[in-house]
Amino acid sequence: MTATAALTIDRLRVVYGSHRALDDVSLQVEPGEILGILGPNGAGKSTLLRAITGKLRPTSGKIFIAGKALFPGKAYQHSIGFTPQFLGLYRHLTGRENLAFFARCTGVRRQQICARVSQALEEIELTDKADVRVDQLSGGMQRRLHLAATLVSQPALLVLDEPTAGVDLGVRMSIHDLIRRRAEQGATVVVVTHELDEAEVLSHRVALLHQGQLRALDEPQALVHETFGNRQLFVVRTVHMVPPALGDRLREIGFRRRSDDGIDDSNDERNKKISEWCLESDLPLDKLIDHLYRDLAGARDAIAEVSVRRPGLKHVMQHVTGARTDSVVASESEQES
Ligand SMILES: Nc1ncnc2c1ncn2[C@@H]1O[C@H](COP(=O)(O)OP(=O)(O)OP(=O)(O)O)[C@@H](O)[C@H]1O
Repeated sequence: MTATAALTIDRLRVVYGSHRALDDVSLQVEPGEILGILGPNGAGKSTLLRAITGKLRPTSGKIFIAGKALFPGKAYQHSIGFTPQFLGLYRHLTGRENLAFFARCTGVRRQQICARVSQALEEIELTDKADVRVDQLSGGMQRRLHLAATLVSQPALLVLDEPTAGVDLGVRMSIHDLIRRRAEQGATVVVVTHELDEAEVLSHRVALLHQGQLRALDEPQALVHETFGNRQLFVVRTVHMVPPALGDRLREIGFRRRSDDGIDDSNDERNKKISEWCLESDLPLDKLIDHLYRDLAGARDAIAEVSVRRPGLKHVMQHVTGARTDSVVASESEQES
């Protein structure tokens, strides 16, 4: 345990009935750090956030905020800002009125409220819409305002539950900028997200939860490297009726087949079915292509596409949760095709 940690979670356990929602979770977050919390549904993410924000009494274990023990139920609104997943704004009030209300609730001094609200509106670039009722703002504007309701009290610890749920790329980027700026100013951010690409670009470190346990904790690129080393993910798409010589060659290299009813642009009915073959390997691409195509003669025409991609957090997550990487890679190419 470092004395300087903004947040320390020490052997936290939460049991609901006979179910362990969190099982001996320990981690620390430093001031100015953005920690992404990842995990499949039911992994224990919301339970962890509820414990950190003092809304839930853990079965055992302790939480320290800036070195001080957290007592569940005590009001921490000055030091902990929580943005829940679902919008909690008063729709019949304006953005300015909403922020002033949340500033008052979180203990901002009366004479500071006006300046804090203006500053928060400026930060989320909604100054020109400050006096528009919330129900007349777009979804993206409401999402930014929802986050500003937490930022207005300038808490040292920001706890965010899916802050970009349902927004377009532009709003997502501006919310990321907002979070990064607060972290650069010294705030500590704990953010739950289901978007693994988002976690990869936004978080300094990520914590992967699975079945209530902390399965991995590190910088995103370090986790990818620890899991995959120099291995990359190769996908070969072939016609469904794959010639035996090609099938043998793919298996010999180590590819696993995953069939589906993909569509290609050929008019030949027999070719309308596509098969996908996936491989995790540290072979360089040119070597793999050379090996794949060598002496294949006519069978090489059955190869529709060869692609390679770097593994990312989503592939690490699949390793951690026990799913096979090749099925993830294949389902990604389905989405792209
Ligand atoms: N109040 C409760 N009583 C009983 N069981 C609960 C309660 N809250 C959560 N659980 C269970 O604890 C486990 C963890 O739930 P939690 O909501 O923390 O997961 P999560 O990772 O946030 O999931 P999601 O991504 O679906 O929001 C789940 O199995 C859930 O059913």
